[in-house]
Amino acid sequence: MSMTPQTLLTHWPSLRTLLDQWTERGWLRPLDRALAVFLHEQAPDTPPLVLLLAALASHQLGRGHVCLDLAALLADPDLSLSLPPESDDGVLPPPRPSWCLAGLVLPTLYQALAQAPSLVAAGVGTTPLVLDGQRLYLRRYWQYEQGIGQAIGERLAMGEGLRQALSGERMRHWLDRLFGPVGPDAPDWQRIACALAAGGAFAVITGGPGTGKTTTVVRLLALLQALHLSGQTEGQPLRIRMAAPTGKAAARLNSSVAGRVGALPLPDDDLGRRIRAAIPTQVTTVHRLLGSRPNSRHFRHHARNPLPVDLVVVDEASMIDLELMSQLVQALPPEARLILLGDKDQLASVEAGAVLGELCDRADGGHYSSRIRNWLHGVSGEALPPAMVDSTGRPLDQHIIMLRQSHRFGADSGIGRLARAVNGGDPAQVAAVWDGGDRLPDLARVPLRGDGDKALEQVLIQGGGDLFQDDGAGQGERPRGHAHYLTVMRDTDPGDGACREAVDDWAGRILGAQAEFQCLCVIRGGPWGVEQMNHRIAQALGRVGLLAPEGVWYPGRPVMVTGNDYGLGLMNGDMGVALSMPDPEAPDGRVLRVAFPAADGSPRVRWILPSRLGQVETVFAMTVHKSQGSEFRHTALVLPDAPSPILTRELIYTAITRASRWFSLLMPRAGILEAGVKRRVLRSSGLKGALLSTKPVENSVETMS
Ligand SMILES: Nc1ncnc2c1ncn2[C@@H]1O[C@H](COP(=O)(O)OP(=O)(O)OP(=O)(O)O)[C@@H](O)[C@H]1O
Repeated sequence: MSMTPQTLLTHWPSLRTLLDQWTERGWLRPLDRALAVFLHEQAPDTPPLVLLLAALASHQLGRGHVCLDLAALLADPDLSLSLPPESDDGVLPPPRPSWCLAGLVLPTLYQALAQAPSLVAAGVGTTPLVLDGQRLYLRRYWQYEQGIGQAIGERLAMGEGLRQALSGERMRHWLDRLFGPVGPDAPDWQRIACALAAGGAFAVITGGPGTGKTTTVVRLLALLQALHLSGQTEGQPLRIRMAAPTGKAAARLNSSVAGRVGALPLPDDDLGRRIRAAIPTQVTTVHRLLGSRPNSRHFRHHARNPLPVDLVVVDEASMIDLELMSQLVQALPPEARLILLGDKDQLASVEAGAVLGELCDRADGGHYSSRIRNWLHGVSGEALPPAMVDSTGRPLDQHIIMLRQSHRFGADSGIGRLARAVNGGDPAQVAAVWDGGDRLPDLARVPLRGDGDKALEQVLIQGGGDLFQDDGAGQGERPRGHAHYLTVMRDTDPGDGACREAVDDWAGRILGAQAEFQCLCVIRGGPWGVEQMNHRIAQALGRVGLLAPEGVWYPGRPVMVTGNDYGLGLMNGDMGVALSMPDPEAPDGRVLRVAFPAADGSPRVRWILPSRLGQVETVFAMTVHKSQGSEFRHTALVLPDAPSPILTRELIYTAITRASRWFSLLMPRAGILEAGVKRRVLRSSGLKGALLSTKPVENSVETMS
């Protein structure tokens, strides 16, 4: 039978052959094809067009989308498959979705879907697929979205009651205590964040690096405990838990929270001590919090066995995907508050769903109602800028607070300026940062002339200090490359007979030195991808005599754990270094062990036998995706030499903001950065629509005190 779009969409064997071809080429996942085959077996009369849509809906999940947007599909059908940038071999490729779906309009798709009532329903039901407006979901994901929407919606509705119950006078007292009186530089967004979050059961505090999210949340917890505990002498404090998506992010928060709790300007009396003691300093992973079970996607805590908490704070919430967020909100008791912290502009999780980004879609503009403005002014003395007050603001808008001033990067910091320009999406602005003639001592831009360009090793091995302008501010401190931690490993080795304490100190120094520098890549494959860069860096370090990269495990090998291992206490994202550890009982005085920093942010070191580490990767270079939740003093981003759909504004922003002091950009080809800055990650989902479809605050029956 000759293949036409018509045969494909009406004749299952033809469609099946095409799905096979797509799968063979890697355009579709075997899982997506298997779903279409399974649905055909369940309902053989189903129009093949529906099975094609089902396979494509499934495929979107692997690409971060929660559903298949049918209108977007018809507008650009080829975007629905993982097609390579250009045809890679001489073999005639199979037809693409644009050919199969040519000439079809939305009503045709709806008609076909209506002919499969056992597979597709418009909402609640048992069908494997759900059609919600123009979005086609696998039911599980529709349920996740509904569950999150409902849990957040219920908490938004609790806001009014909570605000009315709050004593404005007490709130003002504690805000002044924690922040000092309202200053001349109003608005103070951190103070606003605390007041708004205290006046609700749900809040998102978003902001770029160093805008004070951690500082603010510690003060917010103090404020909440103060409001809860003051006036009662016997009462129990609020039960608060803090979590982050990865072990690394949890450890980072752990190490910064404790110090900040100690520094809180609380009264030196019994109440002050009780408040301080009631702020948790232990941060766990979300998986741990929920009680993960080996080999199961189900947690110990869920709707029928909720967490014993009054408030949960989740940091780095941009990394949380739809499924985990759904499991988290299900495990909250109905009255428990939820506070999410994160940077809305960062890359979302690789899994389906960009929950934080969607919730914060309107954060830049504020959209606060005049009632919230008045309430806020009454309880905090803070005046919201008139441009951020909006009579059409929705309940969700009232609970999103964006911190707008970086305290880490000053106005003249190159990293801060570059990150802002990339976020703006205009390559001309990005070029202006580099070419504006200002001294930007924290940035280096390094065009590479081919594979063998010496500048590559100069940056990745030695740190590329000469490529940065020395501002003198670092008092002689210069950016490091990978040679640094290996030099520390070699030069401070405590010797064969060293005691355990000296060995731990040595490992701690190496781990600290290793966190000074990281090479990031955009993709895994190709000459400038993670695999090649790892190889090249190891070879280069071998040539300068700092490494002997032989076999899988060798001293100095930096690794990242890529899956949670509860037995070993290691979490996805944890980084360690293989070391030749002095051991008096070993035949030659040394054993190879992998040193990891302690999970609680303390200086302790955990030593693990390499053979016990199942899922690890070498990380002289890592993808930007894998670097989320981590921070390095010097970060070098190696761009690819061809345009890539993965290189987006969000990815470049995430890479730049991993750097706390120096950022280098290595460019094998001109124009690639500009193309990436213009490309956005677009994710199909219905969460934002569902949450924003509620009535504007000004028209609701809500009354403000
Ligand atoms: N209002 C403020 N005034 C002065 N310094 C501040 C203020 N808020 C925060 N800082 C300082 O700025 C730095 C960054 O703050 P913090 O760690 O709270 O930010 P963050 O947004 O959590 O950062 P990250 O990017 O690590 O998530 C810290 O050194 C902190 O002490």
